[in-house]
Formats: sequence, C-alpha cells, structure tokens
Amino acid sequence: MRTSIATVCLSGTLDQKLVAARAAGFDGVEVFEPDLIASPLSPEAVRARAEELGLSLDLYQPFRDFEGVGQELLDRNLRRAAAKFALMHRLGIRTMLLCSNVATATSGDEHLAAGQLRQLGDLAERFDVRVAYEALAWGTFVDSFDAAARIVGLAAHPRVGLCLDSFHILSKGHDPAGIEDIPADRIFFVQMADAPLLSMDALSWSRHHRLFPGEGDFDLGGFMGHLVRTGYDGPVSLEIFNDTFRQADPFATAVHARRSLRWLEHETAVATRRARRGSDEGAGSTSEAAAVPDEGAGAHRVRMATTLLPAVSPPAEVTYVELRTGDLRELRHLLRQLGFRAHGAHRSKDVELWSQGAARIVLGAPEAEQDQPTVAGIGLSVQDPAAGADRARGLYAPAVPREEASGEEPLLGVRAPDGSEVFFGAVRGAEPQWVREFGRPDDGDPPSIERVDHVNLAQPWEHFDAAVLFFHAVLDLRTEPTTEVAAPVGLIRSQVLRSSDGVLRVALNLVPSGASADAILPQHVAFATSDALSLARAARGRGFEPLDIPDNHYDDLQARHELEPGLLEQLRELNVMYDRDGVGEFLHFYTHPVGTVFLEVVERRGGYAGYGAPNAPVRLASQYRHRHAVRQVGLANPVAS
Ligand SMILES: O=C(O)c1ccc(O)c(O)c1
Ligand SMILES: [Mg+2]
Repeated sequence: MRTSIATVCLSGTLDQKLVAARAAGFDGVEVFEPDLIASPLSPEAVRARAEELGLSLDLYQPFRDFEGVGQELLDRNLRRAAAKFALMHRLGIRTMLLCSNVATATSGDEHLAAGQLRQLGDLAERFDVRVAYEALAWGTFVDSFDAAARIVGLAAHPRVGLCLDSFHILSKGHDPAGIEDIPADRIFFVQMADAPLLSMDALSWSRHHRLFPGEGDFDLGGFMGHLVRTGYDGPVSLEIFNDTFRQADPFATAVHARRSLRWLEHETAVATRRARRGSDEGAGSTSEAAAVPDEGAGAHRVRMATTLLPAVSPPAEVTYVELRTGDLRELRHLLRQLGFRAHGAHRSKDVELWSQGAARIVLGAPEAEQDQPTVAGIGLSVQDPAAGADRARGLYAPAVPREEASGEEPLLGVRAPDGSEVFFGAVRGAEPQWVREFGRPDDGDPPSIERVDHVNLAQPWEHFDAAVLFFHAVLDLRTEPTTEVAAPVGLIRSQVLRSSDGVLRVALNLVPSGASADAILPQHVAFATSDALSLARAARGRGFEPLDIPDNHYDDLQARHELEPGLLEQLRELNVMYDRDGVGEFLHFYTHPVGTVFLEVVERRGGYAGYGAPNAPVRLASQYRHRHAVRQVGLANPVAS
C-alpha cells in the first residue's frame, strides 16, 4: 500500500513537514497550498527537496469553488486553474484536488457541473495534469460522493476523476459500499480520516476534530475493504485537520500518523481476506498479493498489496505494574498497609517487588532525575511474547532494551507514546517465572487483593490520541465512550480501553493544558478485591489513612441509591465510595496521592463494568485538598517507614 500524508497534518515549516514525513517512512505527501505559499522555497526547490528525500509529491490541494457557476465566473475560474496547473508543473505534481463548490455555485445542475469539469479536464490535459473532484460534506450542491461520481461520469474526461475522503462520506452517514460501483480508474486519490462521533456542523467537525485512523468512531477497515475491491491501487493518504496535531512536534506526529496507516493497512488486509474467505488462497500467507486472479467478467479485482501484522497476543494477565520515584518510602508504606508483601530486591536489577495475590508492583528509581513518581510500565503475560513484541514493533513502537542475566526470564518491551513501557512475558502456571528472580516474600496476612483491576495513565495533551491508537492497535484494546470529569484544576477527559475479556483495562486521562503545575495528575493503579470493606478495615488496623471523602458524598449516595443504613454507615466510616450500574455495584477507596501517583482498591459486585465515574469529581477534589494542605504546611505526607 502506498502511503501519503497531507502537509496540513503536521506543524512546522514546509521543509520540516517534508523531513518529518520522510523520517516516519511515508512514500509521499499532499502539498497543502497555504504551506507552499508561506514557504520561502521556490516550487522547483520544493520539488528538488522532495526528490532528495525520496518523497513523491502526490497531490496539490485544494482548488476551490470552480463548478456550478455562470459563464463569466467560469472563465475566471479557468484562468485561476491555469495558473495553478502551471505551478503544479513546476512542482512536478500530477494531481490537483478540486473541492466541490461551497461558495459561488448558483446551480446544482449536474450536467452543467459536468460540462464545466470537462472544460477543466481539457485545460488539465494541456498541462499534463489531472483533477480529483472531492465532495465536501458541506458543499452547496455537491455534498456526497455519489453525486460527485455522477458528475465525473457525465464529464467523461480522462483527466477528471474523484478524490474519496472517508470523513466527508462517513460523517454524513453515507454507505461506503457504493464506492464499489465506481470504476477504479475514476478514483484518482483517497484520503483517510477518522473522527469521534460528535453532533456539530460538518465543517467545524472536519476542520478541528479529525483523528488518525484507529482513534475515532468510523469503520475505516470496512471503508478500505470497499475501496480495494474496486481495484484502486493508488496512494492512501492521511488528511487530518486537528488542533492538537497542528501544535505537536511534527516528527512525533508523523510517526503517530504512520502507525495509524500501518494499522489501517492491516485492517484492510483482514477485511479483504474476510470478503474472500472460502476461496482457496490467502489463508496462510501474510501478504495480500497484488496479483489476485481475475474472477471473471464483472468481478471486482483486488490489486492493492496489503500486509498483515503479526496477530495480537491477547493479555492473559497483568503480571506487574512498575512505579518509579526517587523516594520509595511512602509507596512502600502504603503497599504494606494494603496488605502487600515485600519480596525484596531483584537479583541483578535495581528494582524491588511487592505482591498480593496476583497483583504485583515493581518499585524502582526513575531513569532520569525526577521527583514525581510515575506509572512507568505494565507487564503482561501473553501466549506468544515474540509475536506481541513484533506486532508492536511493526507498528513503529520502539523496543525497550533490557538485559537479562543468565537464567532470568526474557521479557520483551516496547515504548508507548508517552514513554511508558509495555513488557510481554510468557504465560506460565500460577506465577511468572521472573517472580523468583526476587527474594521470597515476607510473612503477612492471607491476600485480600486478587490482581490489578485497571491502570490509569495521565497523558499530556500531545500524546493522548497517540496513546489511544497505540493501545488499540498494539493490544487490540477496545475504546469505551469518553467521559469528562470536572476537577478543581479543569475538565479531565478520560478514555477507557479494555481487552475483550477485561483482563487489561487502561484508562487514559487527558491532563488539562496549563493545569500541570498544580494538578493532581490522575495516574494510578487499581487493585481488585472481593471485599473492599473488610480490606479497608484491615488496612486501618495497620495504620492506613484513606483519602478522606466528604459527608456530602454519602448524603448524596443515600438520596440516589437508598442504600441499607448499615452499608451506608460502613462506607462513610471507612471512606469507601459507592456506585451502581444496571447490573451490579462498585465499592472503591483510595490512598492519598504520593506526588502524582496513588492507589485504589475496587470491588466489583455482580458484573459492574464501570470505574465509578460519578464519584471521580469528589475524589479529585479530595486529592486536590490533600495536596493543597500538604503544600500549605510545607510537609511531606507523614511517613512511619
Ligand atoms: O476543509 C476544507 O476546506 C477541505 C479542504 C480539502 C479537503 O480535502 C478537505 O477534505 C477539506
Ligand atoms: Mg479531503
């Protein structure tokens, strides 16, 4: 699959955009006109730069408001087009994008538009270029790909074809299956964009909220399946108008973009194979060959070569979560109060292990000087660790180097966009083999915590969407609807992703921009228990002081849920929070924050599937007060050590 990216997706200068696109491995770019106009590089210099980098310049865009106009304006539009065709000639670009008219069209007559496009085609022929007509979702008369396809069909000019943009088609709810009726040689260009389902006007949605494939709500794998069945074999390009990516580092965004297309290529390979299942070929090979036999007259012919990624290795267990901080004393203290046992130090690495049931916390010092604790990594056991790591690396996730002394279990690590690590290890009986590389656990009460329930990772604004894509593409975690939580420092956007069986649940939180200095970064590990109240009581017996929850919360709970008085009093006494959904109940309590990290204990009763979202504002306000109080008295949290 040939890949391309519109320069509008990236921040920086035109030259930086070209270098970033190449560095991320794109084959080509779409030159967005404002980027060229603002550049000090001549068109010839841009062409030379692209050649030097080994990038093709696939498209010049956009040309606007051409068709459906009166004769006088048409003449002017043709002169305007001639100037741009001459410019394209200097750039060495063969295809121009023409957006359907949103401003000057006075007629919706498709024969009139087609005749005008035919004249544009004649002009394009003189400059040896071609025109790809794209229906914008907010076009005055032409706002659907089938209308654009009819007009292109009527124009019947070899230099006039279509640009298909998934956003304009899917945002309007149009059925992309109709793409299969378009002759492949009429599809000149394809732009892929994802987006969250929002209720707003299409123009604002398109200009500000597009996302890279795999990050939004559109079925782009299905879209691509229709596309490849036409026989289209041209570039598949990304055109993502998005306020965040316009500000983020272009090199990071380009890698992120490339990962999204690699994922989409895989989904396309899957969709193509699924459509052809039952036919004899394809089942075993990983490459969807370009030369699929023609299945007779009228049959769709797949020509695009798409390659599968190694299969997802679904997590069988979260084997550990790694926390790093310069001062481990407070975390040790909290773990002990919650009933964890210390295994002591690793035999060759500078980390220590704490465990309870199958919940394991690895504590270590930060890689670089850093005072705030962080959730630094997640360990997973999977059936095929090598395949899991290969898939991640196939999706451009950097490998994390790790040394193993002889006899130690190999773990394969990759780095997520925010720098945290995901390690793959083998599934082995009751306990991972590496546990024995630490000391034997000290004595303690029988475990009340069973395992890690979920991990909550704070994401800086520029990594949030990349992290969603990373966890979705690498581990096939599925997104749940995003929620917004009101905190004293601003609105926190939260996105939960989970494996189909719920073994791995990751909640990503978008830290409000500008709030970082004083914000409680919502980063934590939650442990599952079958009896939160007993655990809270036992912890209190070990001196544990939970995060204090205001009485108002309990009064509100009572009003909403009419709890049995006995339960309500226990919740209130132990600072345990409560929620209920259609199927079950949720009891949960928190430690106070240690810097930016805290711990949570959760009990899911009767299949409760959520995370206590209604309680999050209360919890965030308590954490904020705690932090504020700590600051005011200028003390670290009391530590008995
Ligand atoms: O928002 C726009 O104007 C615009 C321009 C060019 C495109 O390809 C597109 O999809 C939208
Ligand atoms: Mg477009």
